[in-house]
Amino acid sequence: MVKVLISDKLSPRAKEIFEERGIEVDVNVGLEPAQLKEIIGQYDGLAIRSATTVTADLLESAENLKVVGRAGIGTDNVDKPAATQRGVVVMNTPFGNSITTAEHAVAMMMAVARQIPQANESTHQGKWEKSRFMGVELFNKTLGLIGSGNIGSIVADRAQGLKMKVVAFDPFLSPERAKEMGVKKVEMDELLSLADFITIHTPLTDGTRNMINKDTIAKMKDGVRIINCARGGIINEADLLEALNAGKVAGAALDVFEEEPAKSNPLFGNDKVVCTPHLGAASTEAQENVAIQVAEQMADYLLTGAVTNALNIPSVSAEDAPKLKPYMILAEQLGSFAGQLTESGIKGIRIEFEGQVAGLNTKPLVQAVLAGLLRPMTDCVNMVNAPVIARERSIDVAEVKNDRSSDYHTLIRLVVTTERMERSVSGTLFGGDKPRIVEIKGIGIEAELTKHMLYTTNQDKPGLIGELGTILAKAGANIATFHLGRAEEGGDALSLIQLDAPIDEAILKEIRDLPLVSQSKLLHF
Ligand SMILES: NC(=O)C1=CN([C@@H]2O[C@H](COP(=O)(O)OP(=O)(O)OC[C@H]3O[C@@H](n4cnc5c(N)ncnc54)[C@H](O)[C@@H]3O)[C@@H](O)[C@H]2O)C=CC1
Ligand SMILES: O=C(O)C(=O)COP(=O)(O)O
Repeated sequence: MVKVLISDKLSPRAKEIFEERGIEVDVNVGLEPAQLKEIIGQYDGLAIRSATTVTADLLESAENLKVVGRAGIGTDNVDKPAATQRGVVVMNTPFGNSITTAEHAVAMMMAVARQIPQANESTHQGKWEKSRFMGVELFNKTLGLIGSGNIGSIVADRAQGLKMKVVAFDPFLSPERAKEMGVKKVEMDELLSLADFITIHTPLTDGTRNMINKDTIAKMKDGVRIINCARGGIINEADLLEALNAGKVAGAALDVFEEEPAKSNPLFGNDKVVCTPHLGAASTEAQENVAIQVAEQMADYLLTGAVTNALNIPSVSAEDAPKLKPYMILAEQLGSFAGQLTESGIKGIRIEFEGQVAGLNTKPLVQAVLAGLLRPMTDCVNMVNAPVIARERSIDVAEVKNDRSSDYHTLIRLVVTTERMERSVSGTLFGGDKPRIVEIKGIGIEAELTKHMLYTTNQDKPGLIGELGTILAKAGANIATFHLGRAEEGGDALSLIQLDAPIDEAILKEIRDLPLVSQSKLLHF
């Protein structure tokens, strides 16, 4: 019999739905990682919220696990590459709690503007400190929205109802969408300098971690108030504390923390900070929505193989699956490569299929490219909804097929046009099933994309390789493979270095500071 474990607190409707569909369910909330590891082997499905962390180590013991269902949005607590590697589908419920979370952000903005929690506590103590709690109005103030996806756009709508002016920074926000939302699309620095209140609605990714730090805070208005109902780790808590103490930041309202559950935190006890224990999605309505949705999606997959809102697999028919499998990996890698390097809004992409691959069903491949491309920007993208998200963000997607092969018998080329530049990357299959990158920005290179890749562009001059190797060696970073390419002697050159382990930001900075280097970034596959 199919068996599911619910390991976080879900509405009882989830259990009922599983049982109605003939699935055996255990509810076991609050397990220690070791306890979960001990029992996970018996289950086909695991239903979670944010408290359970699904690590590669846990997945190693999950011999029967086929699906992890996240009753909610953020899946930063799930090791998705490890799940993918083990063939475990990871699903979320992208919309069920977005209104509730947006409302919480608005409530937190009001709470911090009027010090409601502090005044509440004082009044309960019988102090009647009427003159202590002087607030500020929201009317006519500027709200800076960082991240204008599902939740951010609902917050913008509600803030406009409160007669606030809304400016938004989101690399994926198209001018058309900004107009539709009635917000002003700005760059990050402009937002920081304009906003009286700043609210964050991005996922936690490599690109957003530590985004609010002492440098970005320094660019903010004096007396700014900051709200975070997205993820801990996006704000550097030590830097925020310093800015609160210095009077630069007048107040902060935080629902999420670097370490959760947050039993102690340097910001606790600070009079200017309003805190809630990750309550963004905690409403009866949202919990009912996400529980029903996750149970139905998981039951569908476990009983019929139908896939909805999966973050790591496409919908493909049983007949096409084996032929497409290696191409799916290649397509997602090409998308991910370009997505991780893209720092400005994407206007359009063109996917060219040449040779053998042009004769296959390329639709899932386009979806795989898009999912890989958009994933660094949003937790909610999956191979099913990637085309919709691209359309919503006004990204033009063009597909070109050419049955004739050129240098390679089969080739996929991705060309991404952003507001600033055009970037192309191509790949083929070696030996019929091994994905390889064969061209980047028109420069030939042959490389396998593995977990940690250091990508560097530079001028083709003697000495660079030695300097790069020295920095990596000094940092104890072992080079597994080293691939080089260049446009012409003395011209643009690039390298892809496969590392055994990631390197930290300080080492990357040392590499970027080398005079011949124009760009260097650690990419993950
Ligand atoms: N506190 C809570 O209980 C809850 C928190 N969340 C968090 O809220 C996040 C956002 O949720 P949704 O709006 O549904 O996601 P979404 O995927 O619809 O929107 C996220 C937006 O952030 C943008 N973005 C990504 N990187 C960015 C960057 N560096 N700078 C500016 N914008 C960037 C994306 O382009 C996207 O438009 C989730 O990832 C989750 O972590 C979600 C639900 C409840
Ligand atoms: O859906 C999300 O991303 C959330 O952060 C909600 O978290 P929770 O389910 O309340 O633990």
